[in-house]
Amino acid sequence: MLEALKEQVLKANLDLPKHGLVTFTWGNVSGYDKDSGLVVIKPSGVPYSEMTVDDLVVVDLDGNVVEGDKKPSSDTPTHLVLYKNFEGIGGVVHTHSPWATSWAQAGCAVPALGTTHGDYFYGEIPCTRRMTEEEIKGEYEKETGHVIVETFKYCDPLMVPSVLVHSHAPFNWGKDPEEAVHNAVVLEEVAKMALRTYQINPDTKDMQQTLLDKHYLRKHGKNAYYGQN
Ligand SMILES: O=C(CO)[C@@H](O)[C@H](O)COP(=O)(O)O
Repeated sequence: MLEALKEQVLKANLDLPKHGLVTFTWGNVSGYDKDSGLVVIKPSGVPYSEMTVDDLVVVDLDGNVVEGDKKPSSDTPTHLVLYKNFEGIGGVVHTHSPWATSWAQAGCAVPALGTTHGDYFYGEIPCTRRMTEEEIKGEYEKETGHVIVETFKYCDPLMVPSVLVHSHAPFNWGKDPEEAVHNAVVLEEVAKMALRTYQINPDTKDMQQTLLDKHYLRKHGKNAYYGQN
């Protein structure tokens, strides 16, 4: 089942080490099929170099395994919370990319300092609050999803398709697995640039709102004109 989505999810997972976003078996990518309400996700703990389409696991939005011989990613509950709460997303990716993870461990949002950021994210990339002892000791991965959703209470997740989970690492999303991974690559780049910018000038101010509007809307607005389409 869902053969086309499985191929997309496999390629997206294999792109994680290719882009330097993960080491060993860290991270995971999933894809959502709205018609069936099913999710295809990476198997837990399987090296990317050995991963095949037959290793992928199909689950429903309650986390029940519908197809697959392997256990789904340990982060599956987090992915499912995002699919249930962020209308319109079709792919979720979690990485431990070093620069974004450093901001997550520091508990700091990545500010919008320049147009590279503004082309993809309409404002700062937020960091969640710390999780409570109860959340950590409870259904940790599900609660991770809940604190992400809480962080976007006043922000459109389609306009800032990334988040830093405090003391953990980033999650990103998009209309499909490929776009989710693309956003994860850009997050890692802007996280690196932001830190280096502050090393050059600790008093760097956020980019002007008019410049952010221009760059974000020329790619994502209703009158978008960037590119060939
Ligand atoms: O966040 C973590 C570990 O901190 C996970 O991303 C693992 O790094 C990958 O888990 P699986 O997807 O292989 O279960």
